Amino acid sequence: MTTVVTGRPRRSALYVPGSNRRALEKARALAADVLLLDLEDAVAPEAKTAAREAVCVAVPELARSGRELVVRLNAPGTPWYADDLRAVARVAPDAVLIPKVSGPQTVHTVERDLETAGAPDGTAVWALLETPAAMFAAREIAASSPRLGVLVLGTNDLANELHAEHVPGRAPLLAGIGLAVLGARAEGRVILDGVYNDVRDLAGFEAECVQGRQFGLDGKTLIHPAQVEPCNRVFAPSAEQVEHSRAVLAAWDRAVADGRGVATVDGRLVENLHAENAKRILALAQELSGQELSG
Ligand SMILES: CC(C)(COP(=O)(O)OP(=O)(O)OC[C@H]1O[C@@H](n2cnc3c(N)ncnc32)[C@H](O)[C@@H]1OP(=O)(O)O)[C@@H](O)C(=O)NCCC(=O)NCCSC(=O)C[C@H](O)C(=O)O
Ligand SMILES: [Mg+2]
Repeated sequence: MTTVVTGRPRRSALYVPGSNRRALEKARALAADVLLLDLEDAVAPEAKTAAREAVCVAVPELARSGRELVVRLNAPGTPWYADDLRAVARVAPDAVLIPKVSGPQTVHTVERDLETAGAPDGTAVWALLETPAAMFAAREIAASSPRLGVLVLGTNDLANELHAEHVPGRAPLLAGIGLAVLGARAEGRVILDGVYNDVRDLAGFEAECVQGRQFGLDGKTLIHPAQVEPCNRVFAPSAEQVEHSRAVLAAWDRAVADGRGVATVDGRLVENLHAENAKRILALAQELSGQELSG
């Protein structure tokens, strides 16, 4: 399988610390496609219980906004995991994001625990890939379960485990990112990029969004409200892309009607794969324009 069903847009996925009341309130008005309500690394150990309670109150309130709501739990094996899972299963966000997933077994554990806790079947499991082992196991993780929704890159932990430095262009991380994208796409999964840590450097952030899009990632995870607008812009199809995609589809339809297997647009070859890609871009553009009209 090589194509990905577009589904809901996931251009931007903002981490919102569960322990930060102001950020939870502010998130209501932010235009991120996905809110990742965080119980893990953004929350200090002594604040875990209060953060869990605050997130369980916030989920039903934020659900009214129509955004995709995901709660990042503490990982299986930590002292907080069981309580996080039981509490979050009751409020039924769209998905739970599991940190430090390095193989399919962790997905199976969480899946079983969600069922035991009575979570609705619709609660998906998202996997955070942030270890060297996870990059090598990306395809197995992507194929681990029908409940597995989205793969998310954790480039901070990955850099840390690699003893790598954060540098413009991310050369030390590109092998891992490439493996993860290959694994995700081989199984037709959506995959989101890691975070950009300097919240004041919006030019550097935008350059990294463009790099992620060029790699084929569907969107990016974010840590600050200022990153939402540039991220949504970069990961949305541009007007030129939409126009070109329409031309590709029109040329392809004419070729099919004439019994030909190839066409050209502006002198460039168009085959079935280009038509499929054009359909994906137009479906995403359509989804976003519908969202903007109804929002
Ligand atoms: C990075 C921050 C600590 C900066 O916070 P702050 O100094 O408060 O920023 P500002 O004063 O500029 O904030 C302006 C207003 O925006 C609100 N705000 C800030 N961040 C968020 C947010 N994430 N969601 C919602 N609202 C937010 C502030 O409250 C201000 O509001 P107002 O008072 O009305 O002006 C902070 O941004 C932050 O904590 N970000 C999240 C950090 C985080 O989630 N880290 C963990 C995940 S990243 C990761 O590591 C992924 C993976 O695991 C890996 O390994 O790579
Ligand atoms: Mg991490």
